[in-house]
Amino acid sequence: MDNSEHTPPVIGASAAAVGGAERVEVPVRYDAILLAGFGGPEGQDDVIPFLRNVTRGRGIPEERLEEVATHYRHFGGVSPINDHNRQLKAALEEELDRRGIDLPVLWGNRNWTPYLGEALDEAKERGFTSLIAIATSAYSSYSSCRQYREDLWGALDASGTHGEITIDKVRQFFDHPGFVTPFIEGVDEAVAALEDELGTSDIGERVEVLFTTHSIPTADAERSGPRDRDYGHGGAYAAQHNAVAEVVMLAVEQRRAGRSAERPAGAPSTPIPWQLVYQSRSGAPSTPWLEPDINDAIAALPAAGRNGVIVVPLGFVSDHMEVMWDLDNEARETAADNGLRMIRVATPGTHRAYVSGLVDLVLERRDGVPAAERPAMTALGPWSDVCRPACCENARLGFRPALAGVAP
Ligand SMILES: CC1=C(CCC(=O)O)c2cc3nc(cc4[nH]c(cc5[nH]c(cc1n2)c(C)c5CCC(=O)O)c(CCC(=O)O)c4C)C(CCC(=O)O)=C3C
Ligand SMILES: [Fe+2]
Repeated sequence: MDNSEHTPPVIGASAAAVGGAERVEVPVRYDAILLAGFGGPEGQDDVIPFLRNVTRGRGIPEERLEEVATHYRHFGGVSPINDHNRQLKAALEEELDRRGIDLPVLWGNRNWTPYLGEALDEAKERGFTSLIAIATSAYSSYSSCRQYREDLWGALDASGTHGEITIDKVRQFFDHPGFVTPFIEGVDEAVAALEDELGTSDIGERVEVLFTTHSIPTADAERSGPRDRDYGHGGAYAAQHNAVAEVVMLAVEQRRAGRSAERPAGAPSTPIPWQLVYQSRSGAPSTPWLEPDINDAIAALPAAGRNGVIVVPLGFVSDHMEVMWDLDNEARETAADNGLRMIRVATPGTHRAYVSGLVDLVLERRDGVPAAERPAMTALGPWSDVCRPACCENARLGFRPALAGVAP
C-alpha cells in the first residue's frame, strides 16, 4: 500500500504539532510506552518459523538459515532476547514508578510473539490511543530503525487501528549518555584488567579495541540516515558507530591517564588503538556487506604486535544470540587460535544508566524538550524525532509506509 499521497505531514501522535520539522518540541500526551523488540524463538519448534519471519523477502540463502538454526538449536531453540526484553520492561516499570510517572509499558516484537499487533490489542483493550515507542535498537539503518517503523505501521494496519491509535517513536539513541555510559564503563574495566594481567600500564602497544556491530548490505548502509546528507562510506550507520566509539575511547583514555597519574611511573604514552568491525553477515556472498569481519580483524592482530583484544558489542543493546554465538563462541575461538587474550565487554542490558536514559528519551518527547537541551555525546546528535522521506529505505524493497516520519 502506498500511503505517500494520503498521509498527514507527520504520522503519529504529534502530527498536529510538527508541520514538516524533524524535531518535536511541543508537549504530547501519551497513554503508554510501547517497547518494540526484535523477538526470538522460545523452543525448538519455534526456530524455523521465526527464521522465516525474519528473512521473508530478504534474499537470504537457505544454507545460511540452516546454519543460523544450529546456533539456536545449540541453546535448546531458545533465544535469550525475549527474557532480556521482559527484564527491560520490568526495569523500565520500576524506574517510572520510582520517578512517579504514570505510564504503563506495553511490549511487542517484530518477529515473534508477543507480536507488535498483540501489544496494540492490549492498547485497544485498555483504551490507550496515544503511544510512544522505544525500539530496542540505537542506530540508523533499514534493519536498525526503519524496519521497526514499517512494522509498527503494518501492525496498525493489520489491527485496523490506524487513526484510532497513534504512535510516536523516541529518537535513535546511539549517542545518548544512557546508552554510551555502560560501554565506557565496560571498556574501562577491560583496560584496567588487561593492565593488571599484561603487567604494564602501557598496553597501547599490545592491545587493540574492536568495536563490533551487525554488518548490513553496503547498499542499505549508503541509504542509512537522511538521504540529502553525505555521511561517507557506510552512511549514517557507520558514521554513528565511529562517532560513538571515538567518544568511548576518549573517556577511557581519560580514566586511564587518571589511573596512571597515581603511579610513580607517570602517564602512559601510547593511546590504545581501536577500529570498527562487523559481524553476523548473512545474505548471498555476491552481495557486498560492510567489512572488515571481526574474525579477519582479530586474525590480523598478532602481526601488528598485539597479544590482547577487547571486543565491544557497540551495535547491540543486549547479549542476544549474535553476541552469544558470533562473539562469545566464534570470535573467542578466533582469538584463541591466534594466541590472543580476549575480553568481551557487556551490552547495556538493564544497566541503570541505560534504563534511566530510555525514560529520559520518553520524557523529552512528552514534555517537548527543545533540541538544544537534549543530551547527545556526538556531533551527529541529538538525532531527529521524525524521519524524512526515504530515510533508511531498504535498497531492494524501496518505499514502504512507516510511522514517525515526515511525509513527502
Ligand atoms: C542491524 C541489525 C541488527 C541490530 C539492530 C537491532 O537490534 O534490531 C540486528 C539485530 C538482530 N538480528 C537478530 C536475528 C537475526 N537477524 C537476521 C538477519 C539480518 N539481520 C540484519 C541486521 C541486523 N540485525 C540483516 C541486514 C539481516 C539480513 C536479513 C535482512 O535483511 O533482514 C537473521 C536471519 C538469519 C541470518 O541471516 O543471520 C536472524 C535470525 C536478532 C535476534 C537475536 C536473538 O534471537 O537473540 C537481533 C537482535
Ligand atoms: Fe539481524
